[in-house]
Amino acid sequence: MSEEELPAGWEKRLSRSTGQHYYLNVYTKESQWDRPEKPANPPATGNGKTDDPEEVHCSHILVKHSGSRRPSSWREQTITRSKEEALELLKSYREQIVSGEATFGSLAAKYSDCSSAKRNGDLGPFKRGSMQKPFEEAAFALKVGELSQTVDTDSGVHIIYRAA
Ligand SMILES: Cn1nc(-c2ccccc2)cc1C(=O)N[C@H](Cc1nc2ccccc2[nH]1)C(=O)O
Repeated sequence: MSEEELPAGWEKRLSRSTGQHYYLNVYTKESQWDRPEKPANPPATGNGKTDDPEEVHCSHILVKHSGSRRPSSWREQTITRSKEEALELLKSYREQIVSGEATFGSLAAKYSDCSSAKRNGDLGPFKRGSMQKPFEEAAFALKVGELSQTVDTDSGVHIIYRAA
């Protein structure tokens, strides 16, 4: 991997106290002295494609709306916001994460309409066939450390972070 190329979401920073370089994941706020390595090429999968992992590990923030399959959540008994309002909220969360103003996990815990909010939005590892198709396609298209654009499912609108 070339000197500059880092996995998505990681930045090289200079420690003011030690004068040493360290690495910061701008989405999760994890920091480490060692350079994060891109995951080795995943082993070939049964479908013959080497770029399609068997499973991914993702977190998400879900904002439900009046058209959601179940317009209710731990946050609100009856969700009446429109899909447009849900998308505006989600885009503001995404901007806060990308700018470093807030972490993905802290916003998921506060605002996600999925019960995974209790785990900072962490869905754990999953294989193809276990999530609604639009979510699956978006999740499996992400690189490790990457944050999706907004994704529509019958549950509402999501942004997805791929942790592994
Ligand atoms: C798929 N899933 N995993 C969890 C979960 C995972 C880990 C810990 C706690 C809950 C919750 C859910 C779930 O379906 N939640 C639904 C909302 C929802 N719909 C989804 C569609 C795709 C992916 C995640 C999604 N979450 C709900 O709470 O109404």
